[in-house]
Amino acid sequence: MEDFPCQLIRNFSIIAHIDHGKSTLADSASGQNKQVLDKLKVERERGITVKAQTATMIHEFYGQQHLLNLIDTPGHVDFAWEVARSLSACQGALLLVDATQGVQAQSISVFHVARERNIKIIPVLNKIDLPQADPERIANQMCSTFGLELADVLYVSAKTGRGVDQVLQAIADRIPPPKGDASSPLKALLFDSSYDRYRGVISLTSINSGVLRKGDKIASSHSRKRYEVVEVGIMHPEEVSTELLLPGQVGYFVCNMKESSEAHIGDTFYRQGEKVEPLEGFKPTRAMVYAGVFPVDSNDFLKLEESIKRLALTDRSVTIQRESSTALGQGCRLGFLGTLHMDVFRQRLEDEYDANVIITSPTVPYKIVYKDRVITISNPTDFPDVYESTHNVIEIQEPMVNATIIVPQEFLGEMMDLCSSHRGQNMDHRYLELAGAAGVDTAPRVILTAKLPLSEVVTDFFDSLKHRSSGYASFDYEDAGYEACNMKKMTFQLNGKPIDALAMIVHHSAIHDIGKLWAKKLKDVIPRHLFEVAIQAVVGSKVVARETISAMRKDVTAGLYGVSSYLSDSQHLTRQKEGKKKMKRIGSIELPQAAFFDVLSNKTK
Ligand SMILES: Nc1nc2c(ncn2[C@@H]2O[C@H](COP(=O)(O)OP(=O)(O)OP(=O)(O)O)[C@@H](O)[C@H]2O)c(=O)[nH]1
Repeated sequence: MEDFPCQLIRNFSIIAHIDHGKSTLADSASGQNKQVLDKLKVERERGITVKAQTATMIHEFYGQQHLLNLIDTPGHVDFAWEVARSLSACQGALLLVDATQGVQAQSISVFHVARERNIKIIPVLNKIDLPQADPERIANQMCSTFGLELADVLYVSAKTGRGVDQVLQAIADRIPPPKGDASSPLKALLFDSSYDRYRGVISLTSINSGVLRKGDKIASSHSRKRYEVVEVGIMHPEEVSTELLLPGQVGYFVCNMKESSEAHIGDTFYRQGEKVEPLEGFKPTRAMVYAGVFPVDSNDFLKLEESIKRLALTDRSVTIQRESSTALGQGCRLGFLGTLHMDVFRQRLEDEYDANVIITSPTVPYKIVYKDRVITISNPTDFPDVYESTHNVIEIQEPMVNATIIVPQEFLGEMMDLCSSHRGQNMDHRYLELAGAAGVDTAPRVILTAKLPLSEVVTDFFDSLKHRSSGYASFDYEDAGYEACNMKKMTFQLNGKPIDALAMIVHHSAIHDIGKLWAKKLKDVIPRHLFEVAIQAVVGSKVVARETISAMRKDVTAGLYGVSSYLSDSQHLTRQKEGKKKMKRIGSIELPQAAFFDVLSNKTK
């Protein structure tokens, strides 16, 4: 590593809209032909990158070996925080745009994240091998959207490798080397971490100044805890240990850190006895979507909790709290960055930990403004039942987002309609390119902006957006603070007994529709009993929807119970026990746990 002083190092990221080819370009630049950078199974299956991965490559320019550190970034809106975090270790970024699709909603949002960090941006057009690619037009579009120079645009096919050498050359020529002084005290920024069963926490670091060596005694600025470095190295792209890491270099270190919580993202490590001014850290992640996660079989709670904790070690943006529900037993309340993040986490739990889970409907955090205080709640159970005139509640506020939708002109009406039906405000639109510039065959595209309640975005918004634009719309959003709202808590009762796990917060205009929909869903999954079962959707003290399951006739059960006489006593007992484990009792009504799974995973639609 001593052969690579700062001026021979380039730290860069690739930023792009989802599917524009980041991982493919990363693989082809690092000389790999399979997707090594996308390591998680769910990422391979869904073709998305969830967790930023780091890889170091060695390339020769001007007769000298250079160290290129690529920090891969995820492309989805939910993971904007990961993008910002990855960029903090970079001096430049390749802004990749698909030459068949053009600038999309996330191209714009990731561009802004990079601009804010003031790093060098290299515009790259990808997929020029495809017959439908229109590089010239898209290059113009990119330059006018981002205020870049046409002469700076590079044209590549990450798939065939065409143009990739020019990209590497541009990285060497245009991105400034990191600054850093080897003789100054050590400042190592921790920007990511992972967990290894045998070695404990593995910290990804970028060395700001000083030298990090194996055997060094270091300390955390955040916790003041002391550690000894047992291993340092680079990601090549798997871990390769080295003797040391120099300023500007990006790599990993292992110290005697046992708990992942000790690896505080954004922390600065220094040499013991050489305390330094810590580097600017990161804004902590804010969970925006919460849901309860319960085991399908309530006996599996401890195992589930353990799996969730382990998984959260590789995904630090998830928040975890224990939660218990009379209907679903023990579980955890998890906070996610968005709904895709939630789905990915759930799928990883199932794939990697073989967990069978029930996830409650997602809730956004609401602010309850009392006369003398404001509290934020993330569980519908904590939402006041009635708040007008009681409880001293002044108002309820909900999180808002500024949404950007890019869509061919012909779908503009559909998209405006979609936004209005999701309580959109301040709608505005403009054309992405000048009239005529798009050519005869290509419909001009429009950028539609609107302010939407986050709670509307976390439900079926994205699916409807794709559906109603025949898949052409791209969508992104950013935080837009809180606004007063008229939300109500809706609960569902079976013969008067509430099912806590199904409580939800609903906009007053949607109360009847949602009440009806869910009462119907419940009717479909609740087995008949010997007595009538009333399903009621309740808001405050008002029943807003009702379904009834009529009683089962006595003689129908006679045959059923008759079966038991063929079983031995012990067989009978085990069967009963097995059955009981999976049943939940709401008052005198027995409900299979699986019914919750069906209702909450929309299996009943
Ligand atoms: N024809 C062609 N296909 C490409 C090229 N680059 C990428 N692709 C394909 O485009 C799809 C998306 O590429 P990825 O590299 O997975 O995209 P990504 O940007 O990493 O996606 P996320 O990480 O999920 O945001 C894959 O099917 C690639 O094979 C290219 O230059 N030409």
